[in-house]
Amino acid sequence: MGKLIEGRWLTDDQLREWEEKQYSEANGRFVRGVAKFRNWVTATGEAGSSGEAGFKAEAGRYHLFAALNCPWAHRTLIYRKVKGLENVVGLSLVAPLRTEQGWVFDNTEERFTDNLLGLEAMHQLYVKSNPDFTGRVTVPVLWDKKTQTIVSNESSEIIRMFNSAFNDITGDTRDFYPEALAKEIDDTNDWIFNTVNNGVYKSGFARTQDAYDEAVTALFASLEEIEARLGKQAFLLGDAITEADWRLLPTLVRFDVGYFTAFKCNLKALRDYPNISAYLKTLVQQPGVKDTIDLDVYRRGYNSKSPLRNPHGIVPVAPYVSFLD
Ligand SMILES: N[C@@H](CCC(=O)N[C@@H](CS)C(=O)NCC(=O)O)C(=O)O
Repeated sequence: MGKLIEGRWLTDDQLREWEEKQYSEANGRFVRGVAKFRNWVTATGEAGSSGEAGFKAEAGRYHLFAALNCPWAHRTLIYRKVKGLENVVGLSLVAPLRTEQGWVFDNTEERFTDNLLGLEAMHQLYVKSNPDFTGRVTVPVLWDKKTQTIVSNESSEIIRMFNSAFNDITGDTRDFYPEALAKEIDDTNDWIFNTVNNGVYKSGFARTQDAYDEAVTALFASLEEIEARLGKQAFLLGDAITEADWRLLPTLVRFDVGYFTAFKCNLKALRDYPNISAYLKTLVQQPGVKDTIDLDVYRRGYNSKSPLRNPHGIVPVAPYVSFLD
């Protein structure tokens, strides 16, 4: 994967010692880092709940950098569709496999080219924004063309911006984070993030049996809870789609083709849960959402060659999933 250290790209080999120390300090648990660019685009250009002011919502000013396989980036791709932002916020997609240079535009397909800045790798964008940047080079990134800086590299905040900041421009006032449900959405997001969205990674990246057991047990306990909840109501928080549903979708669509095999999340397949399966189908059928899903990319991506998890790079067959029918 590699990482930027004071603006210089270091490959995995150069980082190995640093990474082993992190794992050993956490007793073999996978610990996710925290995003570093935390500004907010707002309707008026005032500062949001963190970061600097000056990022006013304007058509054509912002550009999203994303990867099709990344579940966090997937949230932002969904919001760009369901909030009618396709003609307002531009998009560049990196190739869906990380290389020694991290995320790159490899031009293997027309869609994996950066037509905005002609970048070869995402780390170039981070250095453009901050020449001394130290940290992980992650997607998604929301880029400001006007100031040539990264507004945010935190998906949970980018989707909140997309939910409301551009409403005057698009005329789309659908609200997936209504004030009255904010607390409930935040609480739901918390346990779903910890045990499901990130739970699959905690299972797949665990380096001790205990760390894996702990993560996989919590993951399936949450899926059972979600299954029961969806037996009583259409969506996680009642009869309308909220942010909590959009945040769960990326993990669900990757489950049977990726996490089940590659991350050993295999107590049950997602298709063994009838309520979750029906719910997923409803979400996927919302206008535009299907276009953000690429099962083949997930299957090849999660099961790609990895010295630790899949040394021979054998990709399992595609299981049948019904939510795209
Ligand atoms: N906090 C970030 C996390 C994003 C993230 O971890 N993205 C992964 C891809 S799924 C990434 O780019 N990883 C690169 C790396 O860790 O070096 C968000 O939710 O936006």
